[in-house]
Amino acid sequence: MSMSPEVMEIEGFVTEARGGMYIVRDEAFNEWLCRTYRGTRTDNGPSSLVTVGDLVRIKATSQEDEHEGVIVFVYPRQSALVRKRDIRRNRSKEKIQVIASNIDQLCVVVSADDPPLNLRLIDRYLVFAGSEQMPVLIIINKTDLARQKELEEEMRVYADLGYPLCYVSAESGEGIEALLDLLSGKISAFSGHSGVGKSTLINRLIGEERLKTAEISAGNSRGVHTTTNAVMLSLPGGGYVIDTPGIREFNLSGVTSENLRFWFPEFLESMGNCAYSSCSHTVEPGCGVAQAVEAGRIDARRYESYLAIFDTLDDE
Ligand SMILES: Nc1nc2c(ncn2[C@@H]2O[C@H](COP(=O)(O)OP(=O)(O)OP(=O)(O)O)[C@@H](O)[C@H]2O)c(=O)[nH]1
Ligand SMILES: [Zn+2]
Repeated sequence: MSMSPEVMEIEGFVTEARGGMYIVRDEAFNEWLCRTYRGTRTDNGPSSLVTVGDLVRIKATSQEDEHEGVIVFVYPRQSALVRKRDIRRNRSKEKIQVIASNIDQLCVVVSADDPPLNLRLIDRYLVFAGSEQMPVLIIINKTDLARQKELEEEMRVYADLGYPLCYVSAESGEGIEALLDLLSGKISAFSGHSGVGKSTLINRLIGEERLKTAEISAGNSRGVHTTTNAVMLSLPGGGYVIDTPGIREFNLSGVTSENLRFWFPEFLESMGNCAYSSCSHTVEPGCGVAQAVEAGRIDARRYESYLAIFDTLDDE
C-alpha cells in the first residue's frame, strides 16, 4: 500500500477510555492508541466528547505498525448511558457524564447473597431502562450462595412481568453458557453495585483474567470499588460487554411523577379504578392501585419501590 499514514482515516469502536487516552479497535481488530485534539468533531452536543462504545473515525499519527492516532470524528450515538457527575470532583462544567454509548441491552447484575439480593436496585434499574427505552436483562450472580427455589420465588414477580432473568455463578460457572447466548451479537452494558461479582463474571465470560477483581486488589469482603473506567470487551460467542463503573446514581431525568407508573406495568390494570383521574397512586383516597396492593394482586414490595422512587423525583 502506498497510502501515506497522514491522510489515512480509519473507522473503529472505542473499547477503552482512560486518562484522556482511548483504545480504538478497527475492523481488522487492530487496536489504536488515540487521543482527541482541537479538531475533533462531533454532532453529539455538549456531553462527553468520546466514550466507550462510540464509533469514531481516526487518523493515524504514527508510522507503520505503531498504531497511534487522533480521533477526527465521533459519529452520532444511538443510545447513551449517562450519570450525574460528581460535582465535588468535577472540574468541567458538564453535569452529565456519558459512561457508554451505542448499547443494545442493559444488564443489571445483582448477587443472590453477599451482598444481599437487592430488589430495590432492580426496580430502579427497570425504571431507568424503561425511560431510556432500552431492553434489560436481569442477571442474578452468586447462585452458589443461595437456594435456587427460594431465589426463584423472590424473583418471580419479575419473571411474571416478562423480564428476562439469568441465574449464574461466576464461581462455579453454572449458567454461563446460557448467559453467553443472551449476550451474543449485542453490545451489553453491565452494571450493579460493587461486590456483586461483575468483574469475576466478565472474566468468566471472556475466558481470561482481564479485569481486576476485588480479591486481587484487597482482601476485603465488603467489596471495594475497584472498577473505575468503562471497558468494552469482546465475547467468544460474538458481541461485546461493557463494564461500567459501579453506578449508584442513575440519572432518572426522563422520569416524572406522571410517567413513572408506566415502568410498573402491573399497575396499569388497576389504575382505571382510581377515584381521581389524576391519581398519582401515592396518598390519594380511593386509589385502585393501593387497593390492588391491599388485595394482594400487586406485589407490596414493588409498590414500596414505586413510592420510594416517586419521592426522589424532582419534577420541574
Ligand atoms: N460465592 C461467589 N462469590 C463470587 C461470585 N462471583 C464473584 N464472587 C466474589 O465476590 C467478590 C466481588 O467480586 P468482583 O468481581 O470484584 O465484584 P464487582 O461487582 O466487579 O465489584 P466492583 O469492581 O467493585 O464493582 C469477590 O471476592 C469474588 O470472588 C460467585 O458467583 N459466587
Ligand atoms: Zn391511584
